[in-house]
Amino acid sequence: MTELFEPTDACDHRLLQVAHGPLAALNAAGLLAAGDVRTAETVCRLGGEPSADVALAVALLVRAARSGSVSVDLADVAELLPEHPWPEPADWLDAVRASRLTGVAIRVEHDLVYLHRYWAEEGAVVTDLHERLTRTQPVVDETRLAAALDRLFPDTFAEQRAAAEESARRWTSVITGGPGTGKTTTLARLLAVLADQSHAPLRIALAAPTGKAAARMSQALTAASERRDFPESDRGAVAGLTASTLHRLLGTRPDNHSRFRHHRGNRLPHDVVVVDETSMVSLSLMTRLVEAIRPDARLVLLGDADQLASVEAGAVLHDVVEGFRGRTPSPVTRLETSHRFGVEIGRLAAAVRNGDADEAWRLVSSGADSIELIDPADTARIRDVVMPGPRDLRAAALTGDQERAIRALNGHRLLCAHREGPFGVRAWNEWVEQWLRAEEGLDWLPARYPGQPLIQTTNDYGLKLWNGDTGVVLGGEERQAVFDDGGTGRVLALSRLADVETAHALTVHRSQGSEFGEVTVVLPEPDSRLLTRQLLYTAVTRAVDVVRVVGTEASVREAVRREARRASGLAARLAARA
Ligand SMILES: Nc1ncnc2c1ncn2[C@@H]1O[C@H](COP(=O)(O)OP(=O)(O)OP(=O)(O)O)[C@@H](O)[C@H]1O
Repeated sequence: MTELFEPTDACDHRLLQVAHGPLAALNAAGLLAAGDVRTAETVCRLGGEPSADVALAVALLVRAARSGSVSVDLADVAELLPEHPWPEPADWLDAVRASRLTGVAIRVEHDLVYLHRYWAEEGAVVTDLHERLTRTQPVVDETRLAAALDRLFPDTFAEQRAAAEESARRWTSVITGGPGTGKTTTLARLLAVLADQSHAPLRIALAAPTGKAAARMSQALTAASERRDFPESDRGAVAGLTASTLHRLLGTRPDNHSRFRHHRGNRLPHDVVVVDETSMVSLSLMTRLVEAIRPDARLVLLGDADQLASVEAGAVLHDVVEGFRGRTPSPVTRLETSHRFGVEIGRLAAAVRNGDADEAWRLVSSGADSIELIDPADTARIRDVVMPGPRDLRAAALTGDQERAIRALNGHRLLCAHREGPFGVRAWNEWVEQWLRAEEGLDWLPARYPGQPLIQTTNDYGLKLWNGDTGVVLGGEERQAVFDDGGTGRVLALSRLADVETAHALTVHRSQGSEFGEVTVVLPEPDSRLLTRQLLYTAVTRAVDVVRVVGTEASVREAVRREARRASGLAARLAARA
């Protein structure tokens, strides 16, 4: 696997322009970016640290944070570039331990090396969660609890009932499960159980890491409480609840991006705080959240621990699930049964999740109705499967049929690992537009054209349009687009849309939290750093009816084999406190 960058030319900003010193060789090899080297050199100079090996460790820490890890295991570093003459790991760790920087700028814990900030954040999460788990747990009215569970969880909801019961008994609980396993269903009914236990109206906060995930959480919760088998008498517990982003809940501050209005000295007023899509929450944000919750308020974390982790450093949900694995009783419950997609996609998702490459390959290549393997060289087949969606979008947009446009938008999506390159989003967007032009005999398409799918790339609080929201450009003189709002769509003038991109293809990262009738996932070459088990799992589980994999046997097997491991000591530190 390549973990190295490839300079575009001699002026690439990642290359040191004045290359000297022992770290220069690793910059030239594409392992350390210029910024990693300069930061390490500055830290060592300011801290009076002369050791080149310590400087190397600091540079690797800066690099690790860029790629999502909160710490570095010096014993694993040689894998990054086997031909490099690395220091002997035990001696290297001793040198770091003895460094003047250790205890100030860097830290060592469980044989992992950290930048001080991440070490402190990880420690704070461990301490806060440990305290929440070991203090006297909430008093439960057993008779009422049994009656509420019986009322809200009929026979076919046994798995979800067990999860809700565990949650009801604790200040902190984690409910993890793949798509459609009933996390929202459990939450809606759990909130009714908690309301039933409380003498006063509960103050409930619902939050998610992104605006789009928050909007989806609100819609899904309303839908779950409107199911016919949700007891009429319990609906009041959920009625009117809406979710916000975690940043909004904690209270953003104009003077500081990483601190919030609510913190240890000014806790949130809520009795219950629920976080959805927790896999996307970074370590820093989780630290700020856990410290801001009253010790006697409930915290419920929902999410799929097997999905891709946050864009920023940390893989908190995964680590919390791992860290509490051996604990009994455990605050973590896993929902296993999917109520959404077909048996085959469910089996494929499980094989990928479990790292069973033989079974995953067997299923991908089995010719099952809901799973198709496409040879990357078979452009004709790719075009056949990809183009019905864009054609449908264009026809709907040109006739002004907004509902059909939204349906088409969610009907199929092309997913890629990369943004750039032959397997990337940009290239595939261009392919689709080229095919559209060819079909319609057009020489060119304007920057905005009817049927063009759009994705919002920032949170626009004025328009109430969230990063990840999707829409379609409509035909007609008005120059408008309709955005998916979970209902019949919201129409907005194109002139108001500042931060949108074409979305025939999306990165798998961006597709998190969304689902489509059909998904075509383009796998990169086996040596791509982005080709991981979590990537394939996330892509496969976006599909409800059909998943198509454009790739080779080598890519499929490599994806399943390679776990996106983020170095972090959170799981070990939690387990050590258990
Ligand atoms: N026990 C059950 N029996 C039958 N249907 C169920 C059950 N639990 C959930 N469902 C249905 O399965 C679908 C998925 O449930 P839900 O939305 O709660 O899952 P989820 O885990 O929150 O999904 P995701 O996170 O992927 O949105 C919903 O249509 C829901 O009504």
